[in-house]
Amino acid sequence: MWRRGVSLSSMLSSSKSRLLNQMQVACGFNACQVFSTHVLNPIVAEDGVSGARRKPFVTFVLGSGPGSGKGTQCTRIVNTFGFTHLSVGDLLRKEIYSDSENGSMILDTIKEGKIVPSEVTVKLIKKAIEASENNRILVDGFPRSEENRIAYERVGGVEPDIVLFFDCPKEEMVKRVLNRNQGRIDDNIDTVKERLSVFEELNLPVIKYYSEKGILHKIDGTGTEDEIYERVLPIFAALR
Ligand SMILES: Nc1ncnc2c1ncn2[C@@H]1O[C@H](COP(=O)(O)OP(=O)(O)O)[C@@H](O)[C@H]1O
Ligand SMILES: O=c1ccn([C@@H]2O[C@H](COP(=O)(O)OP(=O)(O)O)[C@@H](O)[C@H]2O)c(=O)[nH]1
Ligand SMILES: [Mg+2]
Repeated sequence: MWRRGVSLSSMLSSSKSRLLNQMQVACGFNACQVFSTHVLNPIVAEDGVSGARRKPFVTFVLGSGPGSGKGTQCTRIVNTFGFTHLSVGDLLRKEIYSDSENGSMILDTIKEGKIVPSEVTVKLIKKAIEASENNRILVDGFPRSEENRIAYERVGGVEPDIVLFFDCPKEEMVKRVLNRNQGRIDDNIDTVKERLSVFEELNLPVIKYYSEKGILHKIDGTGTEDEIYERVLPIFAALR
């Protein structure tokens, strides 16, 4: 269930409210419209002990394509730093097998290497974050397009705190995916080619956006899993 938003007035100190009122009068715009993405329907998680609502520390985990090592490194981050790992691909795959009305559409979309509509994905992510009792969340494999990103911000009212980007050459990613051996319908050469082209067209602008915001951590995704994790560790060390 979607939770109610926090009122603007409770979010702002009285001096900020006064300033906003002055801006409204001077510019003729509605302060609620300007700030609405930050206060409407914020994504919050339940505190398992007190039941209180709070905004978790959210890390988006992206890569230069399928097989860049997102899931593998997420598992390690979970083990060391106690994050909850939300693989958006896994959330979608679960939907396929859960009799959901969107199941066959999701199956077809994944098979073709395309992107599932934001409306479906964002709802699943929001529900999973809200159900989590953890204050640290890894969202793996999302957003895959600017439209995804904007939909999440609009619905959740927040941006991620940081974004990881695993950068790996195409040949290496293709080799890893074709050896992944998890029985996935999209781990074949045709779908992988499509996913790589979808990455360049739709995912790259998202990477650029977060880079310009100064919250992107680009990580060399080549070498052994251990070597890559050594590059990840310092990013989270300050959180311990
Ligand atoms: N550094 C690495 N070197 C070799 N194989 C790797 C490495 N990291 C991950 N793999 C393997 O490559 C495949 C894809 O990794 P995965 O973490 O699922 O990538 P992604 O989630 O980005 O698609 C998996 O079979 C995984 O075990
Ligand atoms: O936000 C998302 C995440 C995944 N997918 C779909 O799910 C597939 C598998 O995603 P996953 O992250 O599991 O693949 P990975 O990159 O880890 O191989 C993608 O190709 C898309 O078709 C999507 O549409 N939106
Ligand atoms: Mg993955």
